[in-house]
Amino acid sequence: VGDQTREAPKTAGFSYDKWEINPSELTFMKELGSGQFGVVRLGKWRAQHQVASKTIREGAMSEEDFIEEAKIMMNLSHLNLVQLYGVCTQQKPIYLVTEFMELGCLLNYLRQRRGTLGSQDLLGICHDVSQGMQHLEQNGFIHRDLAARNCLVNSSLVVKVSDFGMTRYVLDDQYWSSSGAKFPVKWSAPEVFNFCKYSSKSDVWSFGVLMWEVFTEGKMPFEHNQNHEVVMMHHEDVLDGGKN
Ligand SMILES: CN(C)c1ccc2c(c1)CCN(c1cccc(-c3cc(Nc4ccc(C(=O)N5CCOCC5)cn4)c(=O)n(C)c3)c1CO)C2=O
Repeated sequence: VGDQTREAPKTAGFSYDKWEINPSELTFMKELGSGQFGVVRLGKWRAQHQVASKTIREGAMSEEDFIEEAKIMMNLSHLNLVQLYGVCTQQKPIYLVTEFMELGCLLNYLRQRRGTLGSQDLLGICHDVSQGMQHLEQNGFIHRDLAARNCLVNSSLVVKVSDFGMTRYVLDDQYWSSSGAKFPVKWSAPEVFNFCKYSSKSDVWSFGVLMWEVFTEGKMPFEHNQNHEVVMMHHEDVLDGGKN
């Protein structure tokens, strides 16, 4: 089992209200980057456990809805899911505290190591993601934005699925409306970009695109096409019943 002093405890015993973390027990260190909700930092909980802390920028997230969901997300525990340890909601901005993944996002990992990964390594990456996604499906949980950019890699080279279900709390409509510039059309099943019909089946479509990203070691899918052209291509496939 991992070195106990470094492995933060799962969620039990992490805080008073089981999903609330006492911010005075957190210290922040280097910035890891920023995403849809704001800055993410490496942190320490009770001075020894490495964690990642995601600060939620004012107006970026529907916070009440998320806090309700956090209680459910904390119970999703699997080797291939980035663990949500808890939230700090007693002050503004609120922040989320999760497991820390030393090597960052899978997309950059693939690009940084292009040419050094064998097909067994690439298959192992896809297997890790499939195990995490199977756990989500078994718990009736839909990711809604599975892609290599939304998976993370730790120092043991284990790949974990991250930010599952978080699209539901994004307030930036460029991100979630299917005509929005940030909508992940190239990873979306036709029923998603046509009717926003999300399901574990649409997550399977995204997993297929993620496998393509892995085996091309981080290329952009449909790299010479814009989003609206990809929509038309899939539309043509549907019209001619996928014959060619
Ligand atoms: C709505 N959806 C789908 C969302 C919402 C928010 C986010 C995302 C999707 C995904 C992106 N994202 C985000 C943004 C910023 C950080 C993290 C992010 C980055 C981590 N780790 C690292 C580690 C190292 C490095 C690094 O600097 N390097 C450079 C040298 O070579 C090694 C790697 C970067 N990140 C990490 O552990 N977590 C939990 C989150 C994350 C992941 O969380 C978000 O915050």
